[in-house]
Amino acid sequence: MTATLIDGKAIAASVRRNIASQVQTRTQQGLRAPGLAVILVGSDPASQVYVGNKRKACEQVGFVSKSFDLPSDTSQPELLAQIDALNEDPTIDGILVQLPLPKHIDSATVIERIRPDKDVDGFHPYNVGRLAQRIPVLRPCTPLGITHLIESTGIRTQGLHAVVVGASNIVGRPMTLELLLGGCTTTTCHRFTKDLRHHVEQADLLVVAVGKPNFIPGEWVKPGAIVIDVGINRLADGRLVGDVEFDAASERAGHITPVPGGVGPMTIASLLQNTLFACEQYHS
Ligand SMILES: Nc1nc(=O)c2c([nH]1)NC[C@@H]1CN(c3ccc(C(=O)N[C@@H](CCC(=O)O)C(=O)O)cc3)C=[N+]21
Repeated sequence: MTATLIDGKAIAASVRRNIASQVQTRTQQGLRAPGLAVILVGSDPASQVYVGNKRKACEQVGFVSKSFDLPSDTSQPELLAQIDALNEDPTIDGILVQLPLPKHIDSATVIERIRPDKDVDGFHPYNVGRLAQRIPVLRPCTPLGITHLIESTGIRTQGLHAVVVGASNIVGRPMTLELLLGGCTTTTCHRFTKDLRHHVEQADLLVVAVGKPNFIPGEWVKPGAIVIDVGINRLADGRLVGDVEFDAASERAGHITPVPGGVGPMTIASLLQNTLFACEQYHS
């Protein structure tokens, strides 16, 4: 069996076209374009690339994007003051603080300072709580993007056994909440899980977000499963690989996401969707 590829790049491009046309409709009606503020503290090269991609995507769909590049020695009170100013700025619908933050800054405090109606990452406890209670509003971008990728296969998720490997606040946990919302029976695996292989082998739907190259052997994949690989790992030779052994997994899976070109581009598309949502539902 050879898996069908889930083309995240193409699906994300179609989401972006749809957003661009909605923005055009707004501006033709004399309404302002959605505004996103992206804050980067420090100069981690990977973060600079991601932030650059987010800013580019914003401009492509006609959003107003405001960039704040703060030095790595920015104090926590200074960062909070910047967030307060953006919370009050009526031209800003979304505030994104790129993670990870330098060690002297407490990310939970920073996330909680963003007004929930501008939290387009969906990380504020208010937004996570809304998702947990099945009344979602702004949803974490990577799990939201993955939900759209799964929908694109046309497979109904109700009753499937979904296994999420990784339990981070930004991917694993909210992913499990999305899958519960979709009617899956869910298992969340993490660093203390015993017999990971046993759980993975049960998965009709497998989402892996651990950040270790080729962490999941292809032979663990259940025949016909949907496999979503969130990992983006750069090898010594410069190649990008996911957390799943792609070639071997493709022999068994029914559908699989590639790396690159899978989950990553959808994460950015979801950020744009959330920003448009905040603009139209909260600030218009
Ligand atoms: N507050 C916050 N929100 C985030 O959403 C957030 C964050 N912090 N910190 C870092 C992670 C990472 N992330 C990615 C987004 C897009 C790609 C992406 O587009 N990847 C492409 C290209 C990969 C490459 O060439 O490096 C792909 O997979 O095809 C990857 C990773 C968002 N994150």
